[in-house]
Amino acid sequence: MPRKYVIGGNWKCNGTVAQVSDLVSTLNKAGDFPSNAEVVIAPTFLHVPMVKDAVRSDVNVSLQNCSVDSFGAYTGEIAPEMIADFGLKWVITGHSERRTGFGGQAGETSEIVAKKTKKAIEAGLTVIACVGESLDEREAGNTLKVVLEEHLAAIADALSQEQWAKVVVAYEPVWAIGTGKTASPEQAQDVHASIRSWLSDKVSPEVAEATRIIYGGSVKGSNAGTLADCADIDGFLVGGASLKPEFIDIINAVEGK
Ligand SMILES: O=C[C@H](O)COP(=O)(O)O
Repeated sequence: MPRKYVIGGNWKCNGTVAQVSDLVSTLNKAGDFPSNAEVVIAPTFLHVPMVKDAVRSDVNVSLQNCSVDSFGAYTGEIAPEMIADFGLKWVITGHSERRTGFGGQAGETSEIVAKKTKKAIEAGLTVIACVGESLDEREAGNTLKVVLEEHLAAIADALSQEQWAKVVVAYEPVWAIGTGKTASPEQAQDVHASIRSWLSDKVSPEVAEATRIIYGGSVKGSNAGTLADCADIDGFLVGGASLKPEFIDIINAVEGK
């Protein structure tokens, strides 16, 4: 069975109430989406309720992160069970901005990302689990070591084979995020093919065949179609361009592929 493309929009820490309303209205007025596209948007925690209430029913609303723990004394956190209870089905884990840390906060280790991924799946969510190397790691020839042996292996160690049905892997080379520098279709396809082959060896050929592997890093309306033509690229996780009407062009770029 062909894999359905996942087109994700990660809004990160962006949007006023007015801007979020505009974005939702742009999506709502966009006409039919390609039948081979599953659209997911991830507003901030604060904007999730308004987006969930207002957005068209064929757009899934995701959170950008979840707690590694369940309900309890964890100030500022959102438990995976709470997300499911609220009626949402998707969450992003392991985004590089969370792995690296920011504002003086420590980043998340691969073990924490794996634990969150597992907890979220156990709560009934589908997870967009992000992996990807930094520029230094790529230049040192360590791309696959980081992506496969560090990021993906930690997740695979935590999950049962069945749980992979609830995972979308997002390959996001850190050097291409928000920089305007997109990995070339060849560079992205190479890593995606390696991820699929690794999944085949370490998890199972069935899981490798079924798992959607999406690309993130300066995806735009102008490059989405070419990236989507690559055999192992099953969609996108879009940052900056998901905050613009251009996101509709990115969704429509998979039409007929
Ligand atoms: O989650 C999305 C990625 O970080 C890509 O962001 P970008 O499209 O702004 O490069």
